[in-house]
Amino acid sequence: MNNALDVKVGLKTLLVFLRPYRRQIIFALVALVITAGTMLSVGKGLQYLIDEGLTSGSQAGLNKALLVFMGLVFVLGIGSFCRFYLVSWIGERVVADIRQSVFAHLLTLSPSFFEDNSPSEIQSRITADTTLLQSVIGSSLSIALRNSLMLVGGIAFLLVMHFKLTLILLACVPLVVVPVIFFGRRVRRLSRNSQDEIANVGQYLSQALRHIKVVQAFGHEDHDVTRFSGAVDKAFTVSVKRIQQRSWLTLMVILLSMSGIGVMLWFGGKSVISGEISPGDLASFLFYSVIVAGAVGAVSEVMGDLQRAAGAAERIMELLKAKSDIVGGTLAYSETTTDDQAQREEGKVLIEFDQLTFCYPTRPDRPALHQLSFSIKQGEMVALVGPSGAGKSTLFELLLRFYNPQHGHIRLANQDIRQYSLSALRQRFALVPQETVLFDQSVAENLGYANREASQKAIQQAAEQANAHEFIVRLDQGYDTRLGEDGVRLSGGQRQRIAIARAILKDAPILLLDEATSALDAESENTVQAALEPLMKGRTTLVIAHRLATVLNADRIVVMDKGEIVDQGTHAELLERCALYKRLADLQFNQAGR
Ligand SMILES: Nc1ncnc2c1ncn2[C@@H]1O[C@H](COP(=O)(O)OP(=O)(O)OP(=O)(O)O)[C@@H](O)[C@H]1O
Repeated sequence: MNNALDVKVGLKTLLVFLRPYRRQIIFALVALVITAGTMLSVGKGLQYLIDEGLTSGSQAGLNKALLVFMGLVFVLGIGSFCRFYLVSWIGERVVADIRQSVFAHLLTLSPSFFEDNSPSEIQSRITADTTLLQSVIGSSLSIALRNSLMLVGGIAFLLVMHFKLTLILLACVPLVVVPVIFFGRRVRRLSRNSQDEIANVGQYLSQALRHIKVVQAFGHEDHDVTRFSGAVDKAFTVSVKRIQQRSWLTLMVILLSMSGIGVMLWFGGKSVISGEISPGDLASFLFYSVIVAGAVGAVSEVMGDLQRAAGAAERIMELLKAKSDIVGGTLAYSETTTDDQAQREEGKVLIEFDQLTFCYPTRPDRPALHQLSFSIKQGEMVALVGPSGAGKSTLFELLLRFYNPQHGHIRLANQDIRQYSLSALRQRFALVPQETVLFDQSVAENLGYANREASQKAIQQAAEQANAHEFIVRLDQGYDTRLGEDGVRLSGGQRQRIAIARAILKDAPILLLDEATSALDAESENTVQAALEPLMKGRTTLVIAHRLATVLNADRIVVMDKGEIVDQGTHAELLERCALYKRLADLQFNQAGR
């Protein structure tokens, strides 16, 4: 994509977000024009002060000149206050709006989007790119506008005051500005590199600290220290290069600008001596020269920022424009409740998988499910059994519409699930996942995740049913105990019981249980099993059975392998006729008996 297009797209994005704050922008612009104008008038004030006050030797003139000067300074102060406040406010507000809408949009995207785009990359777009935008809207843009005004105004004043001297000055400007821009660009590029290096160091650090137990268990400390030192040294080397360029830049700026002023003083001084201009004229001429030079420097300095911000805005736009490949239908939950009531009768088909074929987007040539068909009746408890990778969890993901199948249909209460709105569909399921995800919030908030409206009492009841209440009240602050990041303070079995309590609170008609027993000992297994029983009562349940003990209670067992159904029936039937099932059962029961 070329640069011009970047800028256009970026600006378009910004305009959308700036539009609601038109009023503030107009006020900010007025303040900006007033401050730039006042700043320019200060030069004239200076001239007045010198010529009317100092040179003329009149005390009254001096008083008046000082009064005018102070008046200008006062207006400049108030104007700058308003401009700074408004412009920074707009920057912060717009960026807050962008962050909110990007986050809200991201949450609507399907999981496959996050497989193609890494969450850490997206996170950096939301934080780093928006911070850049904030600094541009909240400062660089206003610097650019203010200095452009001062540049034009300053040159106009200079031309009126002394045409010839101004032409000499303008001829000198490139001599100062070109080297400054050249070094400035290098400094900026190097400071970007140095930021990248620091980000790498930060990433390394957080990874090592987050997985401290693994680092220590494998005795990796020395190796990590060496690698970390390497990363830190690399960041240092890049920084030194930046510092060198920066030092050159400072030298250049001082040498060139001061020499320029010297030359001007010489030419101007000659004109004062010959009586062509007054000392006040010379002072204000110098003042405007400095303003013009400063404005050129400032504008060229922020041009790079503006371009980078356009790139940042474009990357944010990309996120906002990303479309989810999962689009919900229009059927709402209430519209289907009549169907649902009809379905309530036990024995009617509730869920139907019809010739389902599905490949994950990242593996388009390897079907995770292949022409799979079976159905589940209202109130039935169906167990899915099969070796790892058979496609059991994939079925859950398709049911919840995290992905669309390439072929075939899934019907729920006689309707293709694509007909339902996503929220109506997902409301029907309560999922107890293999890995319980806990947020860094209190236990009560973690439980209430399933149902934001749930009262404290309902939360406690659910915890009691899930056999979780007992361990929760033993925590430091009971239900108010904060679970650390990833819920590190809870054991595997405890986490699972939290997940079950969540499912109870969700109170959905269909249960999806992805059993996780590998982390549990026999006792916790029993507690978890006991917690599940009240949950399953009266609901249609689809359970991925890693341990076949659950299967014994199932109405039907579906045996899967390599994305296909191998057989289905009861435990006894399958033991007799299904070799794969028999092998799995033998493995587990023999192991259990050992
Ligand atoms: N997000 C994904 N992207 C690509 N391939 C995936 C993804 N998730 C699962 N797979 C692949 O799809 C196949 C089916 O996986 P699935 O998780 O459904 O198996 P499973 O029967 O639930 O296994 P397990 O019992 O180990 O949980 C596997 O080959 C797996 O590697």
